[in-house]
Amino acid sequence: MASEAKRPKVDGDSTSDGLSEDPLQNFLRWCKKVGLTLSNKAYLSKEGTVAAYGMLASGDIEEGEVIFSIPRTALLFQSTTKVKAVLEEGKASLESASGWVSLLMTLMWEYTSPESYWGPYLSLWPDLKVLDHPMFWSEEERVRLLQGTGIPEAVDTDLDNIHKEYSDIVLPFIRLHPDLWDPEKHTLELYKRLVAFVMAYSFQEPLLEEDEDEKEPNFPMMVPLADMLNHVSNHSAHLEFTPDLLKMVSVRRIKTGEEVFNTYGEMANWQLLHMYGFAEPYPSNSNDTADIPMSNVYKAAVQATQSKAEHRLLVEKWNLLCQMEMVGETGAFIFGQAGVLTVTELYNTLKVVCMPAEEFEEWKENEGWEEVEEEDDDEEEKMTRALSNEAMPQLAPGWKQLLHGSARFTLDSYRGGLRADKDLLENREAYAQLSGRERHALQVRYGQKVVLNKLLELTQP
Ligand SMILES: C[S@@+](CC[C@H](N)C(=O)[O-])C[C@H]1O[C@@H](n2cnc3c(N)ncnc32)[C@H](O)[C@@H]1O
Repeated sequence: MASEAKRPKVDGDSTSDGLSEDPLQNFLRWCKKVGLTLSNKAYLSKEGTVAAYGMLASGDIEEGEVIFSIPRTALLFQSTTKVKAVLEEGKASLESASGWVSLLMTLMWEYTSPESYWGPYLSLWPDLKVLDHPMFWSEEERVRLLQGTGIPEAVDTDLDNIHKEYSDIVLPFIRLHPDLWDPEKHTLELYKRLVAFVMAYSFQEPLLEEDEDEKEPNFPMMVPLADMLNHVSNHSAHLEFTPDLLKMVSVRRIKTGEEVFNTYGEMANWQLLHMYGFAEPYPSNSNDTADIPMSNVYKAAVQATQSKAEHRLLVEKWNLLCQMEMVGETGAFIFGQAGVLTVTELYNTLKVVCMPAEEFEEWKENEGWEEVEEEDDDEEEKMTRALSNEAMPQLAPGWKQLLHGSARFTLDSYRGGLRADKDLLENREAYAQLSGRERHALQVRYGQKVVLNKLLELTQP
């Protein structure tokens, strides 16, 4: 697993030996000092967990119990670091599309500074060199193992943004402050590693409903202890934010000896692999999805046209859907285990693409896009029901044909590279011979194939 190497070996029990050179004990002492409180029914361990450090229950934990709490003063981000004044002063020049630069400058300084207040916390971090997100795989491996999953494209975008952010924002800022940062030490490579680390270890405070309109940027931050918990979709705890502190609260009963699992969000396996470097083994991820690129729906629609006039009409319809931002060049329709998740987009796309020419003319004249925007809850519910797996076989033949063709195009794009079939997944010997990367890729691809094959079956002409 990504976080295995370089961490010193420690016994499972956090109260075992108390040696001052033991990073876990140092960290736990630091936690006490900064006001972090941990229930005596839970402890950190590397044994009995799914990946490196994790938290285990040493007593039965009831639903709704606070397992630990962290005062806001112990969070690490741009407003709590020693270099906060410099970051505050240069705030405008550190703005970026990702909104992550200030936190990354904070981490570059704290991570390489022997005097960091967060030292005992930082010493528990994994060696950044062993992070194994797909962004560190070779391009050839990404294409061979992950083609069709959406990950290679997401990684290409990340790498472009990281390079640009580093050269346009970070490096000029470093050069302005040679007393704090050094381009020889705070390199692009370190920056990239820290981006991957922030992806996998940071937290973002959920916006309150009343703040949603204010467009206040919502920055990631580092939350000691909370970031030691592993994730599964069937999680047993979650992080709650209050004005003074953050609390890890159990969401169901956790029995003695069980690992306490946090949730990183409702994450499909491809998102887990992209952001965290792992995937849940099939079929345990109830949040798993498969994406059908919108361009594949267009391709399937083109394939179904039977004359030049039909093709021209389709182009006009698609352009209009693009203008309405119902579809986009890089967008995707998302399918979960019970049906489509991007209901409004898919419903309206199928409706418009399959409309006869006269109806389309009328729809345009009635400014169909306004109609779409004004859709009420009832309508939304109707669409959701119409596109659920149960209703799929009853769809109009044109809609079914379009969905069928789109799923087929998507499955075709998976060809080549790693086999993603049940035999490989269930054959212990063959599975054991795969590398960690191949296993993760297999879990992602197989889960997606199941969803797409189901869609093919349900839309069988
Ligand atoms: C927030 S950290 C959790 C602490 C981590 N186990 C450690 O020791 O540093 C997130 C990382 O833990 C690992 N992880 C979390 N949940 C996992 C799971 N269910 N299976 C495998 N690895 C997992 C992944 O490497 C992920 O990037």
